[in-house]
Amino acid sequence: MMSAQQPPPGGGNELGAAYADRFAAESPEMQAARHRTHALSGSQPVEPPVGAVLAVLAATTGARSVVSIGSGGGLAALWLLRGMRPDGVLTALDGDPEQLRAARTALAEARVPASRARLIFGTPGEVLPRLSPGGYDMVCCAGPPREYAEHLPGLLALVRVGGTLTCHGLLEGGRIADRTARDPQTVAWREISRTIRDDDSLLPAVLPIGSGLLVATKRA
Ligand SMILES: C[S@@+](CC[C@H](N)C(=O)[O-])C[C@H]1O[C@@H](n2cnc3c(N)ncnc32)[C@H](O)[C@@H]1O
Repeated sequence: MMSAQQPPPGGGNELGAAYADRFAAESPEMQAARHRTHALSGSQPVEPPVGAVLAVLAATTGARSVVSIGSGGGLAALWLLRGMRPDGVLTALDGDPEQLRAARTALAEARVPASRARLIFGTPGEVLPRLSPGGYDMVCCAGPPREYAEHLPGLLALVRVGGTLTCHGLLEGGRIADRTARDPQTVAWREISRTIRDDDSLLPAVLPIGSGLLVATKRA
């Protein structure tokens, strides 16, 4: 049974959620990327409605430069590229060489020109110093929150004024809203969410789609 703190996907409106999915159709290349990401690590790539929102955000910010942290097999990258400007460049990083290889395959299958994507092997701690502060329209975080919670200030610093940070997965299992849940992942999600919510330079929202998408735009 669902607890009061754990609304089902679609706000309890399964028909509505199914209808919304019609606006988030994955291409065959996206479906293949989803399969590869999952097969390699069992980790959850962005759900279709989350991917569609990432594409819309990339389009509304007129994104030319985007960073995907924890790129996995490239599914989020494909959604982002769908919304970015045609001359935009996506920087994707992952600490697992196999995932990065899978992302390369996904981009090749989707016929994304090599000039539009830069794939970097490494953790946020290793790669952040190589990225330009204020140089990105969007920074999209996925993967275990403990891996990037301590780098949140550095990740936020990458985003230009008017740009957007996203974090995917915070509502998974509904534990973030369960006061008795104290596992390290949930604690890390709470820390990330609180930091973003309390930062006056950001305009945040949590979208209860998929496993949850935290969106924060840097105010002018
Ligand atoms: C859920 S998958 C990402 C899926 C991808 N964002 C998508 O939606 O297509 C999480 C990824 O984070 C990566 N990851 C986990 N810890 C990391 C770290 N410390 N540094 C870089 N990548 C990491 C994993 O290798 C995995 O590929």
